[in-house]
Amino acid sequence: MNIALFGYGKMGKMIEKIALKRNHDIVAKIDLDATDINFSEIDVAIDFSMPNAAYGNIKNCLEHNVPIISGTTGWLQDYQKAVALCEKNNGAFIYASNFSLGVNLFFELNSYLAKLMAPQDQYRVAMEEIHHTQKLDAPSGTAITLAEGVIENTNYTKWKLDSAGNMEIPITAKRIGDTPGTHTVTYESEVDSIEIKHTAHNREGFALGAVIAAEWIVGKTGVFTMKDVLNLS
Ligand SMILES: NC(=O)C1=CN([C@@H]2O[C@H](COP(=O)(O)OP(=O)(O)OC[C@H]3O[C@@H](n4cnc5c(N)ncnc54)[C@H](OP(=O)(O)O)[C@@H]3O)[C@@H](O)[C@H]2O)C=CC1
Ligand SMILES: O=C(O)C1=N[C@H](C(=O)O)C[C@H](O)C1
Repeated sequence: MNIALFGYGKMGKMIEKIALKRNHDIVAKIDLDATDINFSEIDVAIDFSMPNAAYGNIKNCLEHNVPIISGTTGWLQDYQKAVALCEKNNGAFIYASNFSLGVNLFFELNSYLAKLMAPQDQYRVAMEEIHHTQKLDAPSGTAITLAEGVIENTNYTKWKLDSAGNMEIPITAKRIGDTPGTHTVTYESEVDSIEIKHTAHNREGFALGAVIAAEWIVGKTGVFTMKDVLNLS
């Protein structure tokens, strides 16, 4: 498969390594607003760029009929526009806040736990995410997806960074060293705590998931999620 990488930073480089091992070719590495991209040679594009660049990259690919996988976080105010554009162009598009198998299993566990906790109003939920100091957005996309999983299954209504009001989920974002990504969901009562935690040891899981999603989407049309790719529930 001929893959184009939009964003050739920490993730772009890790994806290149894994894609080459899986016998794919990297035909473009795009780090800025490039104008001379040869879309006709690209089978699928993978975007791990920056919050202010992701939507433009996705739009460019969809308008050139190139399937696009995006893992960039912090651009979700434009997500519905990307969905509409994909449908209009009969294209193919996946966004995931986290492409690792482990975190996608963790999302399922989080939803299941939220369902169990919904009637237990002696517990209050809180979330913490820890990432490296170069991360631009907070809270992480993964923490937002976890909060959405709780909101869908309980009476919580929204999430907030740091402090939160009644029926709001507080998310604490910490930036420490080179941390690849650690997410904790805690339910706390007067007498005990219940905690679930996912710790990424490196970026390989994110990158492998993105390449698997790219392999999966070629030949399909529509807007998909990692649940579709991994065949989860
Ligand atoms: N969904 C997931 O599983 C994961 C998501 N992420 C997300 O992926 C994104 C990238 O992460 P990471 O690789 O660590 O970040 P980096 O900062 O290491 O890399 C981002 C790259 O994007 C480049 N860039 C800037 N503008 C554009 C543009 N217009 N088009 C294409 N590329 C551009 C930057 O180039 P330059 O340096 O020259 O500005 C840089 O090389 C972040 O949003 C992060 O949150 C990260 C890990 C997993
Ligand atoms: O910026 C990162 O590094 C990561 N970003 C994603 C997020 O915002 O959730 C996924 C992962 O945690 C690493």
